Amino acid sequence: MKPSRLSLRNRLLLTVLLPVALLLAALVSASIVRGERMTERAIAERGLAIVSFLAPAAEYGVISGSSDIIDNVLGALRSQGDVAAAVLYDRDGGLLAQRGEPRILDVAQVRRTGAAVSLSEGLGRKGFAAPVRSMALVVDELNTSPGQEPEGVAPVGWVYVEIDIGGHEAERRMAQSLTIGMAFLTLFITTILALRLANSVGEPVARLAQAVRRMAAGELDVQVPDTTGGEELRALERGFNSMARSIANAHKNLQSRIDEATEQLAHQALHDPLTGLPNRRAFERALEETVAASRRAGDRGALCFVDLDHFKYVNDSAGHAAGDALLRAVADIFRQRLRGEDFVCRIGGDEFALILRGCAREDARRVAEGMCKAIADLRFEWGGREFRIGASIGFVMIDGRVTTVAEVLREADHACYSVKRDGRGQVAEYSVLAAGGA
Ligand SMILES: Nc1nc2c(ncn2[C@@H]2O[C@H](COP(=O)(O)OP(=O)(O)OP(=O)(O)O)[C@@H](O)[C@H]2O)c(=O)[nH]1
Repeated sequence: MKPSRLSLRNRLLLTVLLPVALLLAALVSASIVRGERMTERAIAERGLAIVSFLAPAAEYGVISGSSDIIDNVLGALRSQGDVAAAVLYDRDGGLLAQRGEPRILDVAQVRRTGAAVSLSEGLGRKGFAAPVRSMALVVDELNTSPGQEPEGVAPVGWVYVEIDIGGHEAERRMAQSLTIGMAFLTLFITTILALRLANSVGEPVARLAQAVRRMAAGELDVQVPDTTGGEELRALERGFNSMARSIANAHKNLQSRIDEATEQLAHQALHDPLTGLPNRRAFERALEETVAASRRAGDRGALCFVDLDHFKYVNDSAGHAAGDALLRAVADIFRQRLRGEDFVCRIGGDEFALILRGCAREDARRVAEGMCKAIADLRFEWGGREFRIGASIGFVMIDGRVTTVAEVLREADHACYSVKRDGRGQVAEYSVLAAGGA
């Protein structure tokens, strides 16, 4: 089905109001047409009844020519308020008596009538005529039954009556106005009820649709008021609110787990899982920053390479787990002895690097020697045995003399190598001369 562009509220209004409006229009039209017909028929029946009553009543007066009788007959019409005019003719069409002023009288037409008939209509009136016959002649000569027109017997006169149809028309118009008024009242009440229905259903549904759109756009804490009149819609609103709360909570939990996992990953990416110290990647970044700072602002610092001595022996004789524990113990020594601004990391195997920031050559040597002694003094116990190791430390000053990270690394490595070569367990600074001689 094609989706409608109209809102649910407007569709509900249309569904209720359109059929009602069409039905009322049809009812009003039918009622008006029927009212007109009934009025016409009522006027015709009344006019014909009056002339049918008048003709036999006037028979004797017409035949006798008695003006008293004729006046009496016409006088009987006084009580008929809608009879505007009445005229009595003799057999030759001569005027016998008249009451009121006829407006649409056509005498020739009246004289042609052989039975009670309705004639022309106009100027707010309708004319009726009936022949006056001698009942004695009719019964004797034609033997007609009552009510049957004795066509072969010549009338002895005619009666003509004009009915004022204004009153009947006014009544009809009044009835029409009433019908139209009732129709409008019905439409008005239906519109109010339809509006209430459309609002009570359409507005909550529109609010729900809007809330769903906001949720789809990422606004998860959206809620709708659950105070709608209808029980079913209220259940729907409560269901939506509880579903939205569940989704928001699930999203919050998921987000905090993602944040936790991201933090862990970020930590793992820059830390050594065994000792918890920063790893080689973190070291490279830190060294780049230190070298750049010395280049830029002349900051002084030192890089120390530490390679443990005879570590392999511990591994080989007490096992890898012992080696791991020893590496952790060495890491603790570094942590305890270094200042907050310094940096220590495990760059791999039994090798560590220290970046000492803002320190002079003598300070660097002192710190390195202190580390060397602390590691040499370490009594590592494992499996009831005690192990002693040492550390060979080579250092290089970062003081603007060397300008690249690669150069600093190479020189520190060279210094450490020279210590290993010269018997281990000592501290040596990189020397250009010694390196040249190596
Ligand atoms: N337990 C343990 N051993 C490691 C780890 N990484 C490297 N190793 C071992 O550390 C040792 C390092 O080798 P070397 O530096 O030659 O050993 P060393 O006995 O210290 O030798 P020197 O430096 O010449 O004194 C090797 O046996 C590696 O297998 C680790 O994460 N855990």
